[in-house]
Amino acid sequence: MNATRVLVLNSGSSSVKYQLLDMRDASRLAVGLVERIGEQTSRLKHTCLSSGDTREQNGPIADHDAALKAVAEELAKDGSGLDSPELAAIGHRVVHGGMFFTEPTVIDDAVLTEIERLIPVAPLHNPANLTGIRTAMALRPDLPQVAVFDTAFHTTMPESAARYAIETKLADRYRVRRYGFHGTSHAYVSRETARLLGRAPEDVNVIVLHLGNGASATAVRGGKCVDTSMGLTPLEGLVMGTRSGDLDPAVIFHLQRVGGMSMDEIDTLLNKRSGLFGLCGDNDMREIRRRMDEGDEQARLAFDIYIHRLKKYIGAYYAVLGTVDAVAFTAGVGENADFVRAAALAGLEGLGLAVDGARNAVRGGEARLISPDGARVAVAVVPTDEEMEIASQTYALVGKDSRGN
Ligand SMILES: Nc1ncnc2c1ncn2[C@@H]1O[C@H](COP(=O)(O)OP(=O)(O)O)[C@@H](O)[C@H]1O
Ligand SMILES: CC(=O)OP(=O)(O)O
Ligand SMILES: [Mg+2]
Repeated sequence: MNATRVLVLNSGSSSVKYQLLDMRDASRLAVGLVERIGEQTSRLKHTCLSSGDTREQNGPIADHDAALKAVAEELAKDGSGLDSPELAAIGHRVVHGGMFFTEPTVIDDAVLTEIERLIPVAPLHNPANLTGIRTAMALRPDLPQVAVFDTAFHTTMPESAARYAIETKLADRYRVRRYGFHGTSHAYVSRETARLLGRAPEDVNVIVLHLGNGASATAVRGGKCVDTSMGLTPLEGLVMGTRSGDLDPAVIFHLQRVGGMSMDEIDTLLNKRSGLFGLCGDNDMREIRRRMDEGDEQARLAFDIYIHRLKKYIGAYYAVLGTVDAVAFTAGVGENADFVRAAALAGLEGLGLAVDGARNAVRGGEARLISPDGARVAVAVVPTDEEMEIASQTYALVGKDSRGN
């Protein structure tokens, strides 16, 4: 196979992250981000790694279709546009794959229909993923387009963890169960954590804490997911940037019956106006830290609620796993916020969990241990790389197809 490059598109609700990689040596040729899509202040930042050039575009980018066309133009300026014969495939992050997709999948009409059918259970994500796929298909109809699903890693969850305690017939009819998300990240980070410990993934139990704007925790036993905090949709579980995470479902009835809110209003409230943002008006952990340092009580309470929930999940997954070899922090908050890591594990020495202050304060892009020497449970910071993982899975699948396996 001569074409060895893979373009990865990670389309979020208001952003597109992308990378162009050469899979002969898994090197990055270009990386970029389009953010605040749909607003007046959209921004595209593109870096060509071979030349070291970085270019920025500021100004409105109306939708994901326009964003992808702008990305294609930037890549073309580097001489590695979407028309390049060296491109072997385009890999797409797709957030919800339901029960159907347990593996990376070459996208055809049937796959598109299924991703579309799942929009009601991933309203912030699947529509953006679909636009990314359709635009890329229009630009390169001859090229294999591969979907890598956030849900795939979680399909190993036992029924005891995946099912809600509601009437079985109804749950089956409407496919109401816990699917889990951020699976590409959880898979990558749990494997990298085993590598950091110098052990095989099959031999270690890891609690992975993916703390970004969306946040989720996963219990991984011997490389396989046995429980995860997100559910039917990416709303359940931890306190997030703008999502509430767990709450008594009766809150919804109450807001509707007593508060007079419509279901759509409650949906928007819980997904977009809750979490850290709902509690204190900011969803960025850096800003919350700044406000706490100034003595802001509201920011402090929001932080305490975030940490309390996180701690509960660490304890819960400790119990689910029985034996824990490592706790790994990842994603924007997990990788950068030492104060979140320290607070989440404070007081858990009885479980063998502790953070070494000096190690925790070190910044850097490498996977590293932050627990003290001789700790019973390793604590690690492991930068996630969803794009690299998607590229590897995409290339493996396309290579397999071209060999006719
Ligand atoms: N230096 C930092 N300190 C604390 N939090 C940070 C820092 N850098 C980024 N973050 C947090 O990371 C979040 C974004 O994480 P990311 O994994 O990129 O999220 P997503 O992929 O969901 O957009 C931001 O909202 C911000 O709160
Ligand atoms: C599923 C999910 O929450 O993704 P993100 O964190 O990218 O919003
Ligand atoms: Mg993310």
